[in-house]
This record gives sequence, C-alpha cells and structure tokens, in this order.
Amino acid sequence: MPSTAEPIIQLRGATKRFLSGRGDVHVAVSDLDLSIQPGEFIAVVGPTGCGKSTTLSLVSGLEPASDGSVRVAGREVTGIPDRIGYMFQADALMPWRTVLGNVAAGLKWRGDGAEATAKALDWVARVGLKGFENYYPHQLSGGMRKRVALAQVLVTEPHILLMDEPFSALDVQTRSLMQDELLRLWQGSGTAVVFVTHDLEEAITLADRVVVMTASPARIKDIFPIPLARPRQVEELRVQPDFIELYKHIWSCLSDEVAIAREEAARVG
Ligand SMILES: Nc1ncnc2c1ncn2[C@@H]1O[C@H](COP(=O)(O)OP(=O)(O)OP(=O)(O)O)[C@@H](O)[C@H]1O
Repeated sequence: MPSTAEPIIQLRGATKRFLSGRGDVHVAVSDLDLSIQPGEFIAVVGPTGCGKSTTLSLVSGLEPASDGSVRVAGREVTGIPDRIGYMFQADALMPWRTVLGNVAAGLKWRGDGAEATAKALDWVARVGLKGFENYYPHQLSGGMRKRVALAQVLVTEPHILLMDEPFSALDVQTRSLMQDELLRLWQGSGTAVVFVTHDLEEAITLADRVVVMTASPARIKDIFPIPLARPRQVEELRVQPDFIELYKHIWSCLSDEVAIAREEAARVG
C-alpha cells in the first residue's frame, strides 16, 4: 500500500504541447498534478488518443514538459532518470539472442558482466521459464515472450516501472495469467508502477489507485483508490461484488470522456 514517504514521481501542472503536422500547436496533456509514492501501483485510463502515453513519456524523460514540473526521486526530469524501466505493447526482445541473453543484456551493457548471467538466470526462473534459457524468441508463445520482457526489465531492479498497454495484444486467458504474474513479482518489490491501459477491469484488478483522464487534451478528471485486499487473484477478484461496484462507479466517470472522444473523432472524420 502507498506509504507517506517522499513521492518517487511528482507532476505539478505538467503540460505537453506538440506541433501538429499542419503546424498548429496541439495540447496533448494539460496541467497534470499527481504524486506517486515508492512501491505504489497506479493505473491510468482514458479515451483513445487522450494523452496517456505522453504522460509516461514525460516521466521517462523521453519528452520534456512544455510547462510545469516533472520530478523523479526528488529531481527535475531532464533526461532519462536512473532506475526506470519501460514496457510497451510490443516487446523489445532481440531475435538473435536467447532468453537468457535477452534478460542479461541490459545488465551487461551497464558493465555488470560477471553478475549479469547469474541474475538473469534467477529472473528467468522467477518468471517461470526455467528450462527455456537457451530458446530464441521465435520459439516462444506470446505469453512466454511477455515473461521474458518482464524479466528483462525487472532484472535491472527499477525503482519505477512504466507500462504502456503491455498485455493488450495477448488473448484473454494469457492476459489474466500475466496480470497475476505481474502482481506476484511486483508485490513487496518497492517498485512504483504506472500502468496505462484501455481496460478498466485490468486497471482495477492491478492498481492501488486508478487515474481517469479526460478526452483530449488530457487532464486528470478523478483519482479512485482501490481498497481491494492483496494479494489478489485476478479471476476471483472480478466476480466479487465490491469489484463490480468499483467498476460501475469508475465507469460512470470514464464513460462520459469516452463519449466525448467518440463525438470528437466522428466530427473530425
Ligand atoms: N511526438 C508527437 N508529435 C506530435 N503529436 C504527438 C506526439 N506524440 C503524441 N502526439 C499527439 O498527442 C496526443 C496524445 O497521444 P498519446 O499517444 O499520448 O495518447 P494515448 O492516450 O496514449 O493514445 P492511445 O489510447 O491511442 O494509446 C495525440 O493526439 C497524438 O497524436
């Protein structure tokens, strides 16, 4: 659960403007205020194209804020901060490396050569892939590839893990398995997770708090604490009455924004 320590991530009035292809200024996210504690699991939901990924880019330093402040571990973000991991919808596995080689690569680049293989072996086992160390990515199922991607990022012991719809390309059952796996690996790790998803069920299942963003330009509309006990079992959780109540409550907030975004998309054509 969230502690009262210094926030690991702090957005204050964070705004991002882009120049559109036509040369107009497009406000992607506007005036975001959000503090995230070490070890906290935050899910971010909002309509398609509202600015969720841009929010992650501000935290990761991939994009500088146009206005306002973005701080990580107490420091203004001016480049990619230390101890930050990123996981996207498409995994970043190197096809020419084995499972073990992929998991060890990040540590080896950082110069931890001697320890890299030992740590990677440990993480391959922790994500349930013992025995598959010498397989190549093309020999693995989608779920197994995700496990490798998780090990690849967790082996670096990030203080912050940014996840941009990491499981959305998986079939429903594999997705649930990966959600359980992520919770098991995250629990007690001290890593703060910011998890972007279109799927409100997924958001509630995983998070300590769910942030609902407005239709573009994205602002924070509301933040909902998720007081469901941990450890959580994904499939069991979703049939519980308190889960269903939370879903209805948050959906009543989110659905207005989804409707606005649809109308806007229809208007623009
Ligand atoms: N580098 C960029 N240059 C110009 N415009 C951009 C850039 N990155 C994002 N945008 C625009 O900012 C807006 C928000 O994009 P973003 O990808 O953050 O939304 P999203 O909520 O993550 O989308 P989705 O739900 O489809 O994943 C979009 O209109 C997008 O076209």
